[in-house]
Amino acid sequence: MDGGESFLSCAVNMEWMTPQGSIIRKVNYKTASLRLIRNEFREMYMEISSEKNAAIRLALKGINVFKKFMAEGKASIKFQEAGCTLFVSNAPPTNLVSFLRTIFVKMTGDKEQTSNPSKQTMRAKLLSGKAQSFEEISPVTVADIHSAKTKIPKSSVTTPSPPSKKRKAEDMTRGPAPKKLYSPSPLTATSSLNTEQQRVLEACLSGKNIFFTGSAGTGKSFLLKRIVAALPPDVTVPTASTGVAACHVGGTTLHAFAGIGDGSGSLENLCERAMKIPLVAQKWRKCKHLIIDEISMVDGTFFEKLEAVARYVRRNDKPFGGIQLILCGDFLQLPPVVEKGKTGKRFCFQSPCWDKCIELCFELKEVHRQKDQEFISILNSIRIGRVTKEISDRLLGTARQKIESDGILATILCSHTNDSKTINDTKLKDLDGDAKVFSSQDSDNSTKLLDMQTIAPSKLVLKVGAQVMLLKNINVNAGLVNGARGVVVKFEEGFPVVRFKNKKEYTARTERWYVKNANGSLLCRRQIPLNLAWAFSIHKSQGLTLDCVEMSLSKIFEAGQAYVALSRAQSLDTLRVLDFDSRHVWADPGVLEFYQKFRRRVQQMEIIPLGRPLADKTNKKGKLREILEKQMRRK
Ligand SMILES: Nc1ncnc2c1ncn2[C@@H]1O[C@H](COP(=O)(O)OP(=O)(O)OP(=O)(O)O)[C@@H](O)[C@H]1O
Ligand SMILES: [Mg+2]
Repeated sequence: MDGGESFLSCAVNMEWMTPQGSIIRKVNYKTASLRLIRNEFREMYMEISSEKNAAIRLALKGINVFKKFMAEGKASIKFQEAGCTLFVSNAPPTNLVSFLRTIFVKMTGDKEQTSNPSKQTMRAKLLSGKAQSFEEISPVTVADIHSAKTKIPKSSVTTPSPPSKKRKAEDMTRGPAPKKLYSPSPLTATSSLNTEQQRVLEACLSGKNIFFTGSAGTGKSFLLKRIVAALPPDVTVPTASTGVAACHVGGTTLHAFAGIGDGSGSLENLCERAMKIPLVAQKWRKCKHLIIDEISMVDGTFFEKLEAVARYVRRNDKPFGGIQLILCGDFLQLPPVVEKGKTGKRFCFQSPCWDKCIELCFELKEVHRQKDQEFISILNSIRIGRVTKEISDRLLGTARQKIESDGILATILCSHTNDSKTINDTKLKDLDGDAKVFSSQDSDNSTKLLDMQTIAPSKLVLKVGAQVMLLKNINVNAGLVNGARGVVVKFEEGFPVVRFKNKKEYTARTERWYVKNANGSLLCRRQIPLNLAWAFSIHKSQGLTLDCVEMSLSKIFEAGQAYVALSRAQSLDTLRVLDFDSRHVWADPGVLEFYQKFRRRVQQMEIIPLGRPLADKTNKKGKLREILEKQMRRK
């Protein structure tokens, strides 16, 4: 378990006020360090320091913490005694949660001790002879947390929640709901990363440019969300090549961020265009960490142009203008969609700037999506285009198996988007009963953008009997997760009631999706978290985990497309392959070659033991790693 941090790096604004409410002093540090310390009487203080200014110390007594926007790296702390309010921003959300948790846990412990006067007097006596001094507070122990959780009323360090109606209105403009300090969210549930994922996270925090890959379901996107939460939000841009994938990691599409349209035209024009639009140039200059999921679908020429635009706009000759790149994806899944007649580099790694940009590479090996070893090895074979007779037979053997249960039909994965649309429209029309229309409520004039960037449709038509898919994690423990399959059984108070595969019933009420627009402000879509699920295109399914799928692979037209379709399933028992021919399965030869070289590079890196800070030049192993990385870069 994460022990809690006593140090935080962030931006701060501080305001001192008179009891009447007039401001008497203001302090503003763009980069500040907050430290939790104790004096000789074991009283807790927060020390706020910046590079050029003397440290300010405030007693942590009678404080109020407002943590509603922790997920965005923001919080405020009111120090009642000092009459000062500290506004924290741009803090890595995971660190902020951990820091606030430490305050909460330690203050709780202190309150208990104060209520035991004999202990306090003893300590005071023992310590009274010492000179005035401050020391770091000790790390939070599991026992500390347990005691804080069980003994102290929740209200002691909390944000008062506004009444629900007011909250709804605020959410449309202000952002996601508050995160609880102990809720299992990407912010707090850091412990579930496995060793290989943890190693990538460490590397990302060292500031190096990273590419990590791995077969479908190895937790690349899962890890990416943790990486995003561990970086300062104001300067971190999470993106993905497609809208669905971007939604999956809580970001925008790479195209929407880049602000250079589809990247067509000369580089000079694109650079000028990016410079001319102030909001675009500003975004590029502000960004310090650019994160891209599903990198396999980013066109190599576009990537190359982006790299040059970044250098130009930021007036910095380092690769990508000095922005830290964190890229992830699997090149053996879907390639970029290249318009007919268009030539150019296909994959990002085929661009000469790839090697200049990427400093460290990792491959995740443990598959989390599937548990069954037989299915995992079939998928691994298919991934590299190798199909044996046994594999064909095993997959064809699923053609007649019954995977429907309780009226929930399998989702048909189609190679062409139009096919999936036709199937959904026809099946809905065929159902008896009244159709109910759910129209989304969107932030002003943003419907088009939200259509591209969120998974939720602007118009959803449902009937009793409609096959649907859940578009949000509603309750992970109850299996109500993104991609879960169900059927509409009735409408109650105007909302659809859905029965899921695990027999759980859930009334789908309005949920919210947020995306950032060009100037960084949040846009919101409110809609029922469902979509029709008789059919889905394979391209739209990339990145998703689906629980009951059927596919016909005869119209496959891309390398990796069959692999993407098959690897969405969680097991052979929840999969039906209607037709299968080894000719439908192939891997791009250029990608296979790339992975051969890639493995050699990764193997060299693995000589160095796990768990060492990569950029730590003060220890010998850190130095060794630096030297090895330099050698690899030269190669
Ligand atoms: N460390 C982990 N512990 C538990 N579950 C995990 C872990 N990592 C990933 N998962 C789960 O495994 C499933 C697949 O993860 P994810 O979608 O991130 O894989 P991916 O590598 O991005 O796959 P794809 O290549 O298909 O996009 C998800 O349900 C995710 O929650
Ligand atoms: Mg993914």
